[in-house]
This record gives sequence, structure tokens and C-alpha cells, in this order.
Amino acid sequence: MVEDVRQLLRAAPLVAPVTPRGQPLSVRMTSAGQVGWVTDRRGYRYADRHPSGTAWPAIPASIRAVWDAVTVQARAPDSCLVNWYGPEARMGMHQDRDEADLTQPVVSISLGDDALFRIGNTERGGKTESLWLRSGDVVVMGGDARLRYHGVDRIAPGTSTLLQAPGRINLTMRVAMA
Ligand SMILES: O=C(O)CCC(=O)C(=O)O
Ligand SMILES: [Fe+2]
Repeated sequence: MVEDVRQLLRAAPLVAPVTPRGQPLSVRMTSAGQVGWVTDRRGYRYADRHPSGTAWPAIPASIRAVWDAVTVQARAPDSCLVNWYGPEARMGMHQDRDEADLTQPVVSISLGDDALFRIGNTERGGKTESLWLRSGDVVVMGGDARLRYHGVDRIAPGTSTLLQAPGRINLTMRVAMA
């Protein structure tokens, strides 16, 4: 799988995203699939092209196989977000709710350094639980858990030797389009 991610990154290099107000995010992102998640001055959206103008690469079979293994009667994922977290990166609490069909699950795969993942409920600001996601861990947010708030508080650099540099890659498959 790591070799497939490397190849994906050559076809669709990581981009440093900014919020619509121009604030830089600490993760870097790219995607595979029919559509990719883009965040820039024009907003947050699924786009059918990488910011460079090329089509997104296909979702590698090794990644898609994880979706098939952990979902039941789901549609095919049409998007795989690749988030790269350097040692200082984090992701604030949010819901994944920009997809057209919220009955479809979200499946994410952690690679590289451990991440302190936090998950709450479907309302912002409620009670949360924290757990360390380790390389190879798979999170499924489906059914009642599909809209739970979640985020990444921190990375523990040097906890994995899978990747060539300190940091973490998270692959998130979704059904984005109707
Ligand atoms: O990195 C993670 O484990 C979570 C990523 C995430 O929540 C997202 O990209 O929407
Ligand atoms: Fe998310």
C-alpha cells in the first residue's frame, strides 16, 4: 500500500491548503478518485481536478480493498483524500458532511506515526473520547457514527518506521457524489 501511495503522490502532489479566509492548514492534502477534496480561497468542495489541472489518479486497488473489507452493501467510494501530517500538524474538530449521500460510510486508514484521534458526538462541544490511531488502523464512521465530530489533536513523531520521514498519512475514502 505504501508504494501505491508514493505513486499516487507522484501523480497528484500534496498541496498546502488554506481556509476560505486564507489561513493555512497544518496538514497537506491531495486525493484520488473521480473527485478530490479541495480547500482554498474559493471554499471547501469536491473538485474533479487537482489544483494543477490534471485529473485525480484512480483509487489504488490496495486501498479500495480495505473499503470492500469493512463495509456492507455500500456504494463504491468515488474519493480518497490523502492527508499528510508533519510532526506539528493537527486537525480541528469537524464533521464530514459535504457528501451527497450521508447513508454511506467514511473509511479511513492510518499510516506512519501514531495520531491522537478525538471523537465526540453529533453536536459540537459535547463529551469526547480520545484514542491513539496506529499505523494500519482503520476507522469506519457509518450509521449513527457517520456525523460524529472528530479531529486529530497531535502526532507522535518517531513512533513508526513505515514512512521515510516523520509524520503520518491518513487515507479517507468517501462516497462524495450523488
Ligand atoms: O486524520 C484522520 O485520522 C482524520 C482525517 C479527517 O477527519 C478528515 O480528513 O476529514
Ligand atoms: Fe473528518
